[in-house]
Amino acid sequence: MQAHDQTTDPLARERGHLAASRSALRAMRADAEALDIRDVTANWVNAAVLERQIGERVKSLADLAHTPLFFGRLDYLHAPGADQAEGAGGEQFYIGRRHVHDADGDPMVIDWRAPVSQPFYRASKKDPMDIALRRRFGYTGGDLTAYEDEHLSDPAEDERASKLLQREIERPRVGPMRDIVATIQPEQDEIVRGGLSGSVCVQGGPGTGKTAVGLHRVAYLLYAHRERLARTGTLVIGPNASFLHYIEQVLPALGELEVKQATVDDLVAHVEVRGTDDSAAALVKGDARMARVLRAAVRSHVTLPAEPVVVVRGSRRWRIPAYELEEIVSELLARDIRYGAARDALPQRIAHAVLVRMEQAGEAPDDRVQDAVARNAAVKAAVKAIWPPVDPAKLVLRLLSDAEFLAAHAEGVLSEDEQKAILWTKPARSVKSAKWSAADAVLIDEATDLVSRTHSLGHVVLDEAQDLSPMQYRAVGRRCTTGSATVLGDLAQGTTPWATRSWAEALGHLGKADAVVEELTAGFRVPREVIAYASRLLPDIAPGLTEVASVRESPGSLAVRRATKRGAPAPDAADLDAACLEACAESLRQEGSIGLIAADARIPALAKALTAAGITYLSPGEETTPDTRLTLVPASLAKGLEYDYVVLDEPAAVVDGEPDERTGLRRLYVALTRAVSGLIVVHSAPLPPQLA
Ligand SMILES: Nc1ncnc2c1ncn2[C@@H]1O[C@H](COP(=O)(O)OP(=O)(O)OP(=O)(O)O)[C@@H](O)[C@H]1O
Repeated sequence: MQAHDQTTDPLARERGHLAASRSALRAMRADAEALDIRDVTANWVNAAVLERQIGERVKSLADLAHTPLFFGRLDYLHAPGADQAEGAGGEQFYIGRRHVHDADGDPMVIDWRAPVSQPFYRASKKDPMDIALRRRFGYTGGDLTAYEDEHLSDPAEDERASKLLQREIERPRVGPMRDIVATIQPEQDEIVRGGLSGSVCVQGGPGTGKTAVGLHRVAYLLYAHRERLARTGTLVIGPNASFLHYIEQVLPALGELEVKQATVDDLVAHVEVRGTDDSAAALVKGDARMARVLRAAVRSHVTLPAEPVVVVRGSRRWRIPAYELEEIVSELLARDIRYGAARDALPQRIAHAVLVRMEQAGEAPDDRVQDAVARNAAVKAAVKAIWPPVDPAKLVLRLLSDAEFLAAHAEGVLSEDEQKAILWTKPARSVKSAKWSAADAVLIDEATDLVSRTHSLGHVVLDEAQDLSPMQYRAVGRRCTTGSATVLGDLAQGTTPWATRSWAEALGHLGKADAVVEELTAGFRVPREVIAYASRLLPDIAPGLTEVASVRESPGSLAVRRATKRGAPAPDAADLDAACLEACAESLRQEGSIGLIAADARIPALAKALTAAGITYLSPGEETTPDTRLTLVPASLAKGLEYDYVVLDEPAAVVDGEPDERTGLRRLYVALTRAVSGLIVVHSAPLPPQLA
């Protein structure tokens, strides 16, 4: 390798800074590892907590060989104010994934989330934000090999597209999703750095970076509000386990190890789900009106008292007449607190009424007497009769099994047909033996919350939100009542019968009607030709939505092939399989991951064909390796995922796999928009007219 002169060659100087930063990071790690906690901790609990914290700090200080320590540099015209710099004096800053300082505590790398880093993402020629120079670094493997400068405050320099940015976007995808911290775009950054107090909803077409933005937003919020969120917690919600697996590396790569991830089904797993609903039943069960039915059913357990309560203490009897008990109960009902909280409050209310009588009789009872009265057997018995405990699962079981009970609470809320649709044909005998569906579990969750308040987190990110039912939105909403939410979705990709029609409505169900709706329209995944082809479906699946403007040219990225033997009038199934295999083999000659996407019903046949041809393949969520780069993807699991090359099998079958045409076309739209570099569509049946 040619020796670089550290003083005159800028690249050599930057490499010098990289080497120095790395050794500073090593020193920080060594310091953390060497911390002796024996003297500072008073007991073993403190020691265990501290040890865990130190362990995490050591982990977060790991120098990952393939993630560059810094990716940018900002030279300010003037030293930024103290509020901006957060202790980082000076005018030149290296921007990276984490903060690194030298032995004197002077910063060598600034965290990308610090205020002083913000111009790296937002500054432009139009608004240079006091930046003289923005430098982006290019890496090959772990080596710093290139840089690119923008003199933002120099009027003579033209604005031009960044080649490094282009290169980053076009890098082949292998393995799980990675962070985009070096190339967050200004409109994305505005969402990432939005305040913690407000909720935001992002509508964006395929590949506009919604998932990436949501994950970086969590990382940002954890940085800016570390203490508060450490206490209250953060959660990322995704559509299924394979999707969560695909995104699970991003936050750890950004140094955030504590964020929980779950599907909506995980959140409401009060019972074992073993059953399914037909779509008529699922539609009603997911409708927000079910919340009213459940509320009425829960509250119906309260019986207004007909008998007085008589408390005997020593030689005296204290009598609270029925009408006074009724006043107490009515007041509790009107206060609209949780059923369980009111039940807990009732004994004290009755005891209070007894105490008032004692005082009127000249006694001077204190709090202990009130507590004792509240625990008195007569009071307990009255509470049990008036306000009995409610088991949420048993309540839902009864609603779905007992037509009369359902009718009593759904009267005027659900039509007779709707009630019939959700009643079980074979009533279940117990919570354990019932064949609960996913929608039932959500109902139980709603009932659980009516009985006692659900714990609220500090921030929730909800991805692929467009597929949630109103009742599911409510379930997510009660997990952030005192926190905020980031809702990500695309109305055109909604494939459930209850898919979101408008964000305003969905945000209402979530309890975040005041959330700001933002739109992302620049596409970072799908090449221009491919997105244009897929967008032909938009007028039918989501009229009025803006077509994604791809930043990726990739000419020749789309091929549409009819599977047919030369000379044969019409192709058969074997031809289709053969054409798919050929397209897969062709894609495998390229670098990167390959997804063979097909209607769910076609998966077994294709699996067999792949095996017969000796091509190994993975299921969604399994990590690609250099040896096995092909994933066989059922269309129903394709959402949110991406592959460098996609082979799409028989579009007509994808459409036919859904109960109605619009949902079918939406499923097809999802499948058509998974490719980063190339898409080959293979068909034997005629294509949907929009694509023909
Ligand atoms: N600013 C960026 N710089 C580099 N890559 C980006 C940027 N924004 C997004 N990407 C990349 O584009 C791809 C698509 O991003 P992402 O999956 O977040 O999109 P999405 O809007 O959630 O898509 P979908 O609607 O299909 O789920 C990912 O590979 C992501 O890393």
